Amino acid sequence: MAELHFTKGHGTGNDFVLFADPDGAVNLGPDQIRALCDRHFGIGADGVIRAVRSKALPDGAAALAEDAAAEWFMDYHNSDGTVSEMCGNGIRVYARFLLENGLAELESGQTLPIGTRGGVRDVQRNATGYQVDLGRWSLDGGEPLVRARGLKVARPGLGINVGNPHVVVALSSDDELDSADLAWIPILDPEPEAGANVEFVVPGDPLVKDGVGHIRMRVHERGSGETLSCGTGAVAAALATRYWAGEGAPDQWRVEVPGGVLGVRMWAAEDGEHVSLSGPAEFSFDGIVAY
Ligand SMILES: N[C@@H](CCC[C@H](N)C(=O)O)C(=O)O
Repeated sequence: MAELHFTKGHGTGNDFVLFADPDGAVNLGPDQIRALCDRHFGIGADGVIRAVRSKALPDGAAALAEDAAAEWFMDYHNSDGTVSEMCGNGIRVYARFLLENGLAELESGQTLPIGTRGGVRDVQRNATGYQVDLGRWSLDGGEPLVRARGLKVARPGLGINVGNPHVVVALSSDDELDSADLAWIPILDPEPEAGANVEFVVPGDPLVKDGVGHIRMRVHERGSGETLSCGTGAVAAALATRYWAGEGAPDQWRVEVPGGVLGVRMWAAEDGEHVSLSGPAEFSFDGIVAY
């Protein structure tokens, strides 16, 4: 058995096992990922992030073609062993991991480009911790009907892609949000081929305060189940709520999740509207585990 030196980190309670494998020598299979993420028999996490050089893996070639400065690739795995294109909390924690391990540098005001399966994403430091530009987004995935255990009626969702797929569902009250049992996979009709992360959202009262939109959100993540937070989910929830609110809705949002608060901002870039996510990136402990 070999040893894996890891760091346990989280962004608003969305937790990850991170390890450095610069040359792509440690290829963990789904069973090993599940074992690391197991909260009873393993370290326990919502996902595993391998820090690997883009040039060391096939998926990294597209990242380097997009931006030659994307030296590092975020090889993200959900706790069930599947891979995802993107992780909004994960990439912020990953950036800090690279910086604090001396694998990358980030001067104040500069950006760190990171390769992902969803494209290259730029990370910056800001007042709340780390911010990532998730690039362009799209209304993608239609409006499937969503049923969740604990909710009396099925509701229409809104499909949004922010690098990975989401379906956002509006609920009417905090009580309704709290009564949803998200340990069970919500049923989508029709079911998206690649699955989806499903966010349930309640508007703040008032929805907009001092020009900032306020929402509360819970999530069932594809491949990880209910988590305390999902960064791309918070972004999708803010985008969906702005879409539903119509003209005049703000471009800045505060998203309250069970594990804390995330910030979302939409802004006009040369190639279309971009959306960014900001919030804390924390480390809990380091360790060594056999695999
Ligand atoms: N927690 C993440 C999203 C992780 C991937 C997701 N479960 C998927 O399969 O797309 C986030 O913070 O965005």
